Amino acid sequence: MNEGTFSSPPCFAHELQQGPNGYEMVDERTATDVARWRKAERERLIAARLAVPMEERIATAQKIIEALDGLTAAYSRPAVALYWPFRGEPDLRGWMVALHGQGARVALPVVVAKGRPLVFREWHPECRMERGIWNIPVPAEDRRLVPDIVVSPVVGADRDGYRLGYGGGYYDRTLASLPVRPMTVGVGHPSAEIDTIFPQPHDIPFDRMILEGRQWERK
Ligand SMILES: Nc1nc2c(c(=O)[nH]1)N(C=O)[C@@H](CNc1ccc(C(=O)N[C@@H](CCC(=O)O)C(=O)O)cc1)CN2
Ligand SMILES: Nc1ncnc2c1ncn2[C@@H]1O[C@H](COP(=O)(O)OP(=O)(O)OP(=O)(O)O)[C@@H](O)[C@H]1O
Repeated sequence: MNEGTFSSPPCFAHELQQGPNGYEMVDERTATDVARWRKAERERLIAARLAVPMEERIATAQKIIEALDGLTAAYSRPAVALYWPFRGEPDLRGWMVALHGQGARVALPVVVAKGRPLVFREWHPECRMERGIWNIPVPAEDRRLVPDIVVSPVVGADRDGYRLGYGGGYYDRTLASLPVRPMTVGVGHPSAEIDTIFPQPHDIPFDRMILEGRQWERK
């Protein structure tokens, strides 16, 4: 046998990753560059959001609520996953109460383990809460539901519907694991709009983004 030659072509299977569109090539260096860029971009975007005065944040949340009202009106008693706001995310808790009052089921995301999909625990206005990951309050009782609509806070959002979050990959993993894809809505301050998140095979685009008055559907 010739030294330095191989009996078969080199195998690139290690560079393949299964994503929502099947197997795709992943270049390790590009993946590392994107991860680094995202880390810096998250820090920049979160700092920009925290610098927004409280009155402006309240006005933003109000506009988001108006848009969400329009979307949920098409559903009869939907199961809606929302979130308990922190780090300058739009506060939609007043709307959660109103939605519950209209007969919708409301749920909050819970991290059960790192690297696992989120679960959604049913929430109601008087429900007992406990502290979850990052001390974010979650319903104490583990009554799970499968959402028809997922409303998720964005750190960044691009015009193709891709969402940048806190870097845990939780929403992508969760959407990939659900048997039926819910309607997905990203919400945030207008400062969250970016040109691209440099989508990777695991990134799942959202159906709609609502950044205050600025709204778009996935292209
Ligand atoms: N209000 C609210 N609740 C939410 C979310 C959210 O975005 N907003 N989540 C949406 O997902 C989940 C929590 N998300 C998390 C995302 C990342 C990490 C985390 O540990 N991040 C690492 C950095 C990861 C990395 O860069 O590799 C860290 O900070 O050390 C924790 C929780 C569930 N609850
Ligand atoms: N379906 C998946 N299966 C396995 N790993 C995944 C999946 N989705 C995301 N990840 C991993 O999670 C990590 C973080 O992903 P990403 O940068 O997209 O997070 P994010 O969307 O900003 O976070 P979050 O959804 O928690 O707010 C990446 O290393 C990615 O490989």
